[in-house]
Amino acid sequence: MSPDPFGVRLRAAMDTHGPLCVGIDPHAALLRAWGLPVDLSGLERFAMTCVEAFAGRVAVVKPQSAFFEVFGSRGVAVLERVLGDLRDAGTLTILDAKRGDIGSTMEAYAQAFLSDEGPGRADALTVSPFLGYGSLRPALDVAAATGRGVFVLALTSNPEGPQVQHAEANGRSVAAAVVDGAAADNAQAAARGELGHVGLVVGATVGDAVARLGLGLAASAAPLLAPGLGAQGAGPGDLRAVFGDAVGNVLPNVSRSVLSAGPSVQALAAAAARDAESVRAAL
Ligand SMILES: O=c1ccn([C@@H]2O[C@H](COP(=O)(O)O)[C@@H](O)[C@H]2O)c(=O)[nH]1
Repeated sequence: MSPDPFGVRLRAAMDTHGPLCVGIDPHAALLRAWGLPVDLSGLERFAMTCVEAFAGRVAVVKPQSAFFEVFGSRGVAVLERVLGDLRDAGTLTILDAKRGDIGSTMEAYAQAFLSDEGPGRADALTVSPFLGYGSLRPALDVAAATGRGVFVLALTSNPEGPQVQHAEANGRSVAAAVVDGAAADNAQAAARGELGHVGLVVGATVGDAVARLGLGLAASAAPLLAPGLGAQGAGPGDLRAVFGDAVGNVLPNVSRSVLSAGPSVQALAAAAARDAESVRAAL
């Protein structure tokens, strides 16, 4: 039996747990703050504590690949265990690895992270469109076929993003062209009134850029992963102004601000529950 499409599974998880994605970002500073060594054993303890705290309690968990890769192949093995344990618990995952390459190489990334056999498979993968939206086609197609999703960088939360993402070609900003691509791929889901399998990353820190660039976020039916809350300065109160009529499709992400509540499992779970409630109230 084929799985429900990613957008349907994501909407159900957001309705059940509140629209919040919690990151697993094992920064060296957080390992130290938790009293853990900055080595493979510390990484493993940190990551498994997060799994215990968040599995079954939040809509989505987003491991940040970089903090596992920094420990080499054994760090990547910990990441694969995190993804497997969350999958077994029925908690959706977004692997934040921001892959992007020419189409023939993208095919291998799609098999690694979005196929049913992929060792690093997650429910969704972050991807970079700056080799051209069309270069992502293998990932978009494998995701659609396996009931998984992708989140394409559109307006990132960092201050350097506008230099590239606001730039115009043929009277359209780069970000608007990315949104147009997602809207075309999500057209069938949009017609059914569902979220599509092609999400977008739009930072909660981008101010009035969504309105100023005329991005048709609501019409794109794209789930909108919104990093930038907490450590990067945005708050739940910013979401309505940033996202306007697309606010119902927003999945805010918090990483450091929740993780700093550790190492107690109960304190981590309580911090995530508090943030889920604040964003639910704000949206
Ligand atoms: O535009 C983007 C895209 C991705 N991220 C990632 O989200 C988290 C944010 O962590 P905080 O600790 O809540 O700041 C992190 O993994 C980033 O790599 C982003 O911040 N902005």
